[in-house]
Amino acid sequence: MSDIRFPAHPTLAGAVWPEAASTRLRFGRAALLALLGSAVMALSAKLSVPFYPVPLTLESLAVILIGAAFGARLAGAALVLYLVEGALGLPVFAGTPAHGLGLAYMAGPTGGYLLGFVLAAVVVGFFAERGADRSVPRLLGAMALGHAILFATGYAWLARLIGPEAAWTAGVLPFLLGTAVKTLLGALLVPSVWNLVGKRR
Ligand SMILES: O=C(O)CCCC[C@@H]1SC[C@@H]2NC(=O)N[C@@H]21
Repeated sequence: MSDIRFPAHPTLAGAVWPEAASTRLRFGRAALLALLGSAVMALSAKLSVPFYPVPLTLESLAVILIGAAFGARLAGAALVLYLVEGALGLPVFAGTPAHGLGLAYMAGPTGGYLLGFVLAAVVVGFFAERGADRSVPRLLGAMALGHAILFATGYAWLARLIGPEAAWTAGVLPFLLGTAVKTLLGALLVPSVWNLVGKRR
């Protein structure tokens, strides 16, 4: 009989810290990893160049790495937790507290990216769980797709606020080169870590 809890391709998180059999331990592990993921997001938001209305940050790199290392469900949980922390008023987003806090900040220019982070992490995690995290070209594709998703939601939301042309100029164009570099970096890093983990076992 197959066990749906242990996929054919365990994630990096699963290889480094395997799931326990007991429900309580599994829940504790998931909660700690989700907290860790949300802390990495908050840190990556603060490593930023404060352009306005859309800052340059390391958040999208963190999103694709969390997706690839955690898998879909855990990455989704970490990113939802990140948004909940922000919605509750913690200064975890790039422009907080200078440009507001909580739901008011999330309804601002970068709200679409924040939503896209959750979707992108889940999509990258989906492909990682199917083995893409072991292959540079496959992970490159998954991470490029994740980036396309978060830019689509980010652009769509920003365009409603400032118009399609201004949204393209302020929210997409300045980030294209950096996004290509982040995608390449993510796709090279995760399979390399897998190689190290594999050699230690
Ligand atoms: O307010 C936030 O914390 C979210 C900022 C979103 C910044 C977006 S993510 C994609 C693109 N790449 C960047 O470096 N900045 C924008």
